[in-house]
Amino acid sequence: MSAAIPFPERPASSATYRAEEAAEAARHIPATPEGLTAAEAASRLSRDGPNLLPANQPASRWVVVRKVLTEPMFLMLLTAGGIYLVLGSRGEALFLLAFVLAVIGLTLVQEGRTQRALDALRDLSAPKALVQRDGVAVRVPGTDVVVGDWLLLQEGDRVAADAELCSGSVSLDESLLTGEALPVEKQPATGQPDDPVVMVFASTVVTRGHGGARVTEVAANTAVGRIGGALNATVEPPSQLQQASRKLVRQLGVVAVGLSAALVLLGVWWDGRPLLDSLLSGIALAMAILPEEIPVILTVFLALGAWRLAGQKVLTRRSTAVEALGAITVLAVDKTGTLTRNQMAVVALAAAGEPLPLTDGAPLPPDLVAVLQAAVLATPPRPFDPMEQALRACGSAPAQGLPAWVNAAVPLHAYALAPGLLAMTQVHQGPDERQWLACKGAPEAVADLCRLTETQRVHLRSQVASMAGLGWRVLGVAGGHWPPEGDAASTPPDWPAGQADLGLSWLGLVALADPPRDDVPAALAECRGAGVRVIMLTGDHPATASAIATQVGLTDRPEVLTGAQIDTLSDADLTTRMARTDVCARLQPAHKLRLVRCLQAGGAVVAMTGDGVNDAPALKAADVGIAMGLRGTDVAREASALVLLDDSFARIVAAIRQGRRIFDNIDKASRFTFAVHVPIVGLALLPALMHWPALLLPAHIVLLELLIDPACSVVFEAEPPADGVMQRPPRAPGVSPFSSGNLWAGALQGSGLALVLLAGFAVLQGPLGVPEAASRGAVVVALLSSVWLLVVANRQPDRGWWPSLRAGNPWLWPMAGAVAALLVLALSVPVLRDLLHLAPVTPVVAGAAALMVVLNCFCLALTRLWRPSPAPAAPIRHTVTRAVHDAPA
Ligand SMILES: Nc1ncnc2c1ncn2[C@@H]1O[C@H](COP(=O)(O)OP(=O)(O)OP(=O)(O)O)[C@@H](O)[C@H]1O
Ligand SMILES: [Cu+]
Repeated sequence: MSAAIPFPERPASSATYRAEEAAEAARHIPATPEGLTAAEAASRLSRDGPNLLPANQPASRWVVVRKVLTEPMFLMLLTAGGIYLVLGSRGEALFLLAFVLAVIGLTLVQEGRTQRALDALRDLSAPKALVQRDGVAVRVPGTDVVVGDWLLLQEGDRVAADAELCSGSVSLDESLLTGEALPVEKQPATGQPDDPVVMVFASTVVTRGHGGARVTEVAANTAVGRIGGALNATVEPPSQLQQASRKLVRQLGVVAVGLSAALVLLGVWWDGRPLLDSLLSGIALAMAILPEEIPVILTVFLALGAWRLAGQKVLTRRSTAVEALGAITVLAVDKTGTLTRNQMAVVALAAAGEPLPLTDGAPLPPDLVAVLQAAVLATPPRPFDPMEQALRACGSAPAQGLPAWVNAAVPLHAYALAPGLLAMTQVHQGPDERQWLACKGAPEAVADLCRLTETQRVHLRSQVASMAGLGWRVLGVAGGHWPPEGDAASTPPDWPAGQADLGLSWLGLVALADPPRDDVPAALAECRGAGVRVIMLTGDHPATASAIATQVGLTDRPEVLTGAQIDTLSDADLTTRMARTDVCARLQPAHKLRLVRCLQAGGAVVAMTGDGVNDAPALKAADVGIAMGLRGTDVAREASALVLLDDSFARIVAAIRQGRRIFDNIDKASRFTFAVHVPIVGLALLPALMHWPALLLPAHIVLLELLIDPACSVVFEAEPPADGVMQRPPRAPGVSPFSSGNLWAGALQGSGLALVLLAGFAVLQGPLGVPEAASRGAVVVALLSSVWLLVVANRQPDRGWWPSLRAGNPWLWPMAGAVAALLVLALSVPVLRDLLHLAPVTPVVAGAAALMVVLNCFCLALTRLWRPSPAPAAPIRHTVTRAVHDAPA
């Protein structure tokens, strides 16, 4: 295994001039382990920019500001302010412009909050690099690595930048670049003139060894940057919710423009009002209709949801995953590390006879020493895999009596594990001058390599079944010498290409235990209650898989589907089989992809966990791909929507709960938004049609918006989950907060309020003869208070008024305080009062306002009787759930 895999050592194409120059500069830095000084690194960082691939660049400040400036709401405010200036009402104009600033401020704060949440997530998921600065090794964010840095490579690291290997010896997984699964061994160049520079490339993974390397290229100039730039350019398609919200906003936007244009024309031609005056009412109406809160709700709720999930050790890589989480119907999990602790220990050995449990201190019989010795010799010297670590640990325990050379041996050659052949063999130079072969793997695979007879296999199968039935992982072990015959004196022939030609002989079985995680049974029960079906997808033996599944309470149905069986089934048959199978074993990564597709074809919304490089396609295909932060590969992480920072299954269930809460809150906030706009529209439109004095002016609407925006994005965002959130089935895929059902429910609430307020205004103006400004005052007081009532009414529609009024949401009462403060200011500060065209409060006005608030309460109580059920389950979900829980085993 030399660096024989063809990969351009210094790819020259498309390198920019700057990159060439930087690399040239780096070549002149002496290769001392001193590294750069911190000051030099900082100056290079500011000169060259962060070590980020193009697709990972964060959005600039400008984008945010530009977004605010092109917001229709903002443009309308500016226009209204301009018209007031033309009309000579400088006070009104300044008032609106002040609000413009407030709106910009609020938006920037909001964007900042969202952006901070996203940045924090990015920081959490950003890889770190070990570099030498001022002569000491420090861990810095991978983005801070600069050309000329002295990079320290360690087993398990992902290389942060393209670098010239200068010391040590490393084995690298370059599969991301070359597609080659086998690690590539690399040593620094000897320095001979014709010996090319040896490079390590950004994004490849150090699988073994240590080294020092000098960075020559960063960011987009690295080899991966040049292919990755193109790969990452694909934009994530908008999610269902985003599409639905955009459609709705577009439609309502058209309605707003149409109605306001009609209002302006009516005003000018029918009423003979001045054009600018009419334009103001038109703008007021458009501002009232425009549901600009909806897109804000979506972004803010999803981003802050992702932020809250990070607090629960679930990292969100795609914010739309938060939306899908609440709809998950099937959760497909792997076994090791997710359901079990991934803390393996050798518990038993078996040769021909009964398995012997390992007890401390008891010496092993010779045939079992041979089994353990071969198992250790078939394991790399400093392994990553916890199973192999367990084998090494067991072999080095003095009680087992293995010869000293076994634990120190470094393999001459290794045959790697492959999806098609679950066995690996290592070749060692033995103490007797002969080459020793040691093989371990899935028992059936090793049996094939040893060409066991059918009688031997029958015996083996029953042996394996009895051990695996205890939930143990069972490995077959074989040994031999190379060449199979011949003496030590002659030079051995070349090793064959495949393990099958090594002439291995069967030795026995090793069993490893990996206890289930303590929190799994409770989390599984919660899933079941929530109508989420959990299935296990594993590469392990069927008996082991089904034993663990039973132990943790994942299933009580014994049926196990194996990868080999799946290969014989058609897609339709597989879909029906999956309706009653909870455990799939001996799967290869390709099977996982097919299973995900079949489950989706059966109507399921699938979340899947995975950790290997090969799991990436299935993780991408799943509705929510979930990777493991601790043991997962970076490739799996990059393919996933979520990353579990501590690999724990219970976190997924917590995430589902969060996802449901967030979806519910989007639902509530949207209903509130629909509801609150109806009275505003009514109060802006009707008086104009009825030839009444104008009731709501642009300033009032701005005042209301100032209240409505935070109500949506702060109060509803902080709404806690409903009590039964995990006791109801997942929402059906089509259900949307922007559906007509929700829209009408909100419109009904809003219409009630509008009727009361309009009637109140009519009565105050007509029979009671209250002056215009005073009547308007009463209506504005009632309207602002009713905004808060609407929040209360939509918080927990399943519960009564009292629970909705009591705590649970830290922002509910502060909002009531804000409403009160706003009203007191508007009515008592003369300047504000004049600008808002209000009059000082009289007892009649106060009484009328109070009466309207009470009537509004009644209206809301009435509309509560009719509302869409929170998240109705589609028929398909019921059949799936029923099939899972009631079908005969
Ligand atoms: N390092 C190894 N040496 C020998 N055999 C191995 C090794 N790793 C895995 N195997 C064999 O391959 C089988 C599948 O292993 P793999 O790691 O693919 O399972 P998996 O799908 O990751 O399992 P799980 O779902 O439990 O995480 C194992 O049951 C074992 O028989
Ligand atoms: Cu609005």
